[in-house]
Amino acid sequence: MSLRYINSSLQQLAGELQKSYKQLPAPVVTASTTLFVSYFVYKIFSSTNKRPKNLPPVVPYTVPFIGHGLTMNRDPAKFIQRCKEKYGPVFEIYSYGQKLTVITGKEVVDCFRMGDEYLDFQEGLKEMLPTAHIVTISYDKLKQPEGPDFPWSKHPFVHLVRNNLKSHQIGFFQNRIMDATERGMNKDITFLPGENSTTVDASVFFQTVVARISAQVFAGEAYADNEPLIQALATFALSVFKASVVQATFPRTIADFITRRYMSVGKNIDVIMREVVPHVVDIKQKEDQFGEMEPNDFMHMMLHTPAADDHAHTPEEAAFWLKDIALASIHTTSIYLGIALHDLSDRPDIQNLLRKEMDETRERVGTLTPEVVSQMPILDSFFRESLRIGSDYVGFRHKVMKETVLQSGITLPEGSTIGLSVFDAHMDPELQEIGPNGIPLSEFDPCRFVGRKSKKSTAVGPDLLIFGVGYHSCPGRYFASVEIKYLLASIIDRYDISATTKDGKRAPNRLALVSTSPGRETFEFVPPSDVSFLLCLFREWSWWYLHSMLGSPSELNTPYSKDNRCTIYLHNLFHKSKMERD
Ligand code: HEM
Repeated sequence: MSLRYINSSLQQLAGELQKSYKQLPAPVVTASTTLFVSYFVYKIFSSTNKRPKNLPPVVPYTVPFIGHGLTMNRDPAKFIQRCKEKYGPVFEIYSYGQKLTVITGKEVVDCFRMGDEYLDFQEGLKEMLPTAHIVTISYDKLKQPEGPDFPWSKHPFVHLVRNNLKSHQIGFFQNRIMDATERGMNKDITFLPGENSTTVDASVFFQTVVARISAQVFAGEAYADNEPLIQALATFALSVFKASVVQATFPRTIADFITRRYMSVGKNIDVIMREVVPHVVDIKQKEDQFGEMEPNDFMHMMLHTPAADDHAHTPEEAAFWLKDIALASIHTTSIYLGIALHDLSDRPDIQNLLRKEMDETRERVGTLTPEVVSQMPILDSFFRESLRIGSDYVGFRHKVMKETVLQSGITLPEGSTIGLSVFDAHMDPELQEIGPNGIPLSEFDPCRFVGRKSKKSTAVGPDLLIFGVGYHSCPGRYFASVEIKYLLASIIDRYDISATTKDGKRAPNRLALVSTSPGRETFEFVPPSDVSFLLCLFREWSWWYLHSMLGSPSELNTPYSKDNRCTIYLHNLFHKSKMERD
C-alpha cells in the first residue's frame, strides 16, 4: 500500500463525507477523516506488517507485563527447550516488562567471542543491576568513577585479580582460606544442645562462610574475627539485588526514593569504610615513613595500583573498592558452593566417593590444604559437572552495541538485550563430549572429566562457559574453584549431608534476577554415625585422653590415625565445648 494511494484514498473519503455532511465545515471533516483512516491504516499495518525475516522470531504470550515470566520461572530448562524446538536457536521472549533475545546452543560461544564493541556484558549487567547508581543514591560521600571516561580495561580491581590470583599464586592465601573455613565451620554450623543433627539455612550459610574467606584475603588477616565487616560483605550483593528489583519495577524517582529510604546499601558501605580505612591509613603511614612494603592483602595492593586517571589511590578510595570485590566474588562463589552442595544432598554415593579420595590423598600427602585439595581429580571433576549442569538457564545479559549478524543469519538489532543460555550450550552434544562413562549429558556424572587433562574446572572453552570465555573470562576462577572445593571437602569431612525436601530429592535450582541460584531449601548436616565410625571415634578419644593425661599435645588435629573424619569430629567437639566454656 503506497503513500500516494493512501493519500488519494483519504482525499476521496473526505470528499464523500463532505457531500453527506454539508453542514460541517470542510477542515473538521478532513481532519476527523484523516484521524479515522490513519487509525485503520495503523491497525492494518501493525497486524499485517510482519517483522523482517532475519530478526529473532518472537515467542507469543498472553499475560501483559508478566509475559513468559511465570512459565519460565516454573521450569526454565523445559521452557527454553520448547521455544528452541519451535522457533530455532535464537528467539525473543518477554518477561516482566522486558524484551530479551535468548541465544542457545553454539551461538552462545560466538556471542561470548564477539567483542565489546558488538555485545557488551557490563552494559547488559547494568540494565539489571544498576550498582553504581544504587551506590550513588545510597552513599554520596565518595563518588564511584564510572561512565565512558572510566574504561573497564583500567578497572583496578580487574587488574589486581588478573595479576594476583592465578592458579600458582593461590598458595600465598591458603592459610587464610583454612583459618576462615575453620571459623566458619565452628561459628556458622551450630547444633542445639542435645541435638545430633542440624538444619543449615542455605542462603545465610553460603554467603557468610565465603565472606569470612574474602575478609581475610581481600581486606587482611586482621579481619578474621571482624563480624561487622564479614556481615557487611556477606549481605552487600543481596542488598544490591533487592534494590535492583525496585529500580527495574518503578519509575526512576519513585525507585530512588524507595531505595534511599528502605533499601539503601549505605549501611554496608559505612561499615566497610569504618572498619577498613584505618587499616589502609596505617599501611600508608608506614610506607610514607619507611618506604614501600610487599603487600599481602588486596587493600594494600590497591594502594599500589593506579586509579583510572593514574593518580595514586587514597586509603578511602582503596577501601571503597572492597564493596566491588565483594559483589564480584562473594555472591558468585556462594551460589556455586550452594549448587554443588545441593548436588551432593541426595547422592550419598558421591559423598562417599569424595571421602574415599580425600582419605587416600591424606594417606599419601598428609594434611588436606587448599592446594592439595585443588589437585584431587574426582573432586575437580565433580565440581566441573556441577558447574556444567547448574549454569544459567538464561543469564549473561549483553547489550547489543551495534547491529550484529549471527552465524545463523539472525540479526540482533542495536540497543536490544540478549541473554545467553549457557545451560543449553553445556547440554549440547556438539559442544560437550559425553566422557568415558557414557552417562547421558542430562544426568549428573561426577567422574565425567576424570582423566581428561584439558577438562579441569577452570579450563574455559566452548564446553565450559560458566566463567565466560575469551578476553573477559573470569580471572577469579582459580581462586573460586580452590575456595569452593576446599569448603566442600571440609563440610563432607565433618558431616553427612541430606536434602530436606519432601521427597528427599535435591532442591531444584531457581531462576534469580540475573542468574541461576540454588534452591532456598535447607540442608540436614549429620555427623557420621555408622558403627565403624563409632569404633574409630572411641579409639581416637582414648588416644586423646591418654595423651592429654600424659601431658602430650592436647590439640586434636594431630593425625593420630588415618581416619581423619573421627579426628575432625573430636576436634570440633573439643573446640565447641572450649568455646562454650570460654
Ligand atoms: C564460581 C564463581 C564465579 C563465577 C561463576 C564467575 C563468573 C564470571 C563471569 C561469567 C564473568 C564475566 C565474563 C565475561 O565478561 O565474559 C566474570 C568476570 C569477572 N570475575 Fe568472576 N566469577 C566467579 C568468581 C569470581 C571471584 C572469586 C572473583 C574475584 C576474586 C571474580 C572476579 C571477576 C572479575 C574481576 C571479572 C571481570 C573480568 C573482566 O571483565 O575482564 N570472579 N566472572
